[in-house]
Amino acid sequence: MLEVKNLTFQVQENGVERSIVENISFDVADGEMLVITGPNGGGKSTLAKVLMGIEKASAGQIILDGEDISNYDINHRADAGIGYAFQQPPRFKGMTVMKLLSLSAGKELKREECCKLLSTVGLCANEYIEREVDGTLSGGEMKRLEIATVLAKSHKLCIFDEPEAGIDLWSFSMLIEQFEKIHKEKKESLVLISHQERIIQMADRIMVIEDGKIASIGATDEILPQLLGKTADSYSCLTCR
Ligand SMILES: Nc1ncnc2c1ncn2[C@@H]1O[C@H](COP(=O)(O)OP(=O)(O)OP(=O)(O)O)[C@@H](O)[C@H]1O
Repeated sequence: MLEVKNLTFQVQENGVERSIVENISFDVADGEMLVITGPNGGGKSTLAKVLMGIEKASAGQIILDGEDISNYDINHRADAGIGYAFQQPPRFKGMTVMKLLSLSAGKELKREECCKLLSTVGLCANEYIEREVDGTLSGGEMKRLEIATVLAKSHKLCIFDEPEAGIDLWSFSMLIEQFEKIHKEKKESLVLISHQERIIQMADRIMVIEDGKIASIGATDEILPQLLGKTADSYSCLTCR
């Protein structure tokens, strides 16, 4: 379903090129759940943004269901079947929750459909449906709404960047149920960036990104014990070791 070949993303820093993501290759099978984890600043969100076309790859290839989407922009990749939930969701002043959900679904949603979506992420529909997606929503409310926008439509591949961040325990349990449901149905592939053990252990495979590269990738029962056994020292700055 998704094939990523030699993906690199570089930035210019003081006239020198720095690789944030370096020569990364992996694939995601139909219906598979891949969890990407690893130390802060390792390059996980950047990799996700490059997959979604928010950042442009410096090199490499992205193939979705046999279609080379490497040169597609973000809209074109969304049309090709990728859904994406930001680590820090953007706000849209002047737009209501109902309008945002309809835009995300790609069709005018009925009030009951919006209510259903909102309740899957633990938001009480009556309280939120007419609200503006602006700075008056809390970080956790925004995060849950963002996840609802991805759930509003079916995709070939959904990418969720730290879906757990800022979410209360009750909503977190509902979220886990949603991921389990998607995973069980096997209709969509999932790439979840997470530091949360409960999410990581749901994965079919885990990919650890460290310093812009794949530190390890493999089945969950192989990689998770390694992660749990890692000490803070083993994550320390490479140049300080
Ligand atoms: N456009 C950019 N220009 C310069 N540096 C960047 C750019 N984008 C990302 N970085 C840097 O690249 C590194 C990787 O960032 P990224 O957000 O991808 O890490 P992450 O693994 O998602 O971290 P976290 O777990 O903290 O969310 C960081 O040091 C970040 O500051």
